[in-house]
Amino acid sequence: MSKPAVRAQDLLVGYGGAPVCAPVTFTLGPGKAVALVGANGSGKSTVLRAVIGLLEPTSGKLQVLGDEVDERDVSFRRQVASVLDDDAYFPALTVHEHLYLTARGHGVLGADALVGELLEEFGLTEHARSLPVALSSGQRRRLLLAAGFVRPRSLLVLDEPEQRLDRAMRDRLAARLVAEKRAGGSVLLATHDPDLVTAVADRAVHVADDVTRVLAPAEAAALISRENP
Ligand SMILES: Nc1ncnc2c1ncn2[C@@H]1O[C@H](COP(=O)(O)OP(=O)(O)OP(=O)(O)O)[C@@H](O)[C@H]1O
Repeated sequence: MSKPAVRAQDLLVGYGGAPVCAPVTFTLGPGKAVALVGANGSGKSTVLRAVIGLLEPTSGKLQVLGDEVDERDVSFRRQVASVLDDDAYFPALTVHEHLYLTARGHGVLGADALVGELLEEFGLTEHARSLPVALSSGQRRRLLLAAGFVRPRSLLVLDEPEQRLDRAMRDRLAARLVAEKRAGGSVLLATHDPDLVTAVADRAVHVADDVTRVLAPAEAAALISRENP
């Protein structure tokens, strides 16, 4: 049987030894999606940073694809693709160059065809030769998401992927993530979008100060809607 994509047990994360939220416990299996939900500043991104190896956990257990997290390991980086930061693009590369370089850097064969498909899917074909500075903020967001999907992966980690996407693109993203799961990939996302939780997540984790709880997607979606009336 395949190993869980993520296994977090009493995982405590924070900065300078001070935790930002209560300990987190969840398991993300192959072909499944877990959504981290919670208020601004509750600690969702910090949990994601620990999962992709940008932050050492304060305490607890964390395994990704059955191993300790080591982002310096090329095999880790070829199995774990993430889209976290808003400005993680090369300002002097065009949209096409950014995607092509990312694909080739991660050893993707047939990068040209894949880049062409993603440009189409993310509505960027006519901007393929544009620099990021010439894109709208939503188009730059699409570029960053496409750069996640151009990478090889069995785990995809996304921080609020819905940000600045219009409704049609959000729906397309949800469909893409469902297809990702169907193909056996795992998805860990932090989100404030109840529709994305309902469409994609198999389970949600409510990240908070006092206690973190595992919720059904419908409960999590209702909680987000209550927090953002
Ligand atoms: N580099 C950092 N150093 C110190 N504290 C930080 C750092 N980054 C974030 N924090 C703090 O950690 C807490 C959790 O932040 P985090 O970004 O994980 O929240 P979040 O749940 O992702 O929030 P949002 O929904 O607003 O994106 C916040 O109080 C934030 O101020």
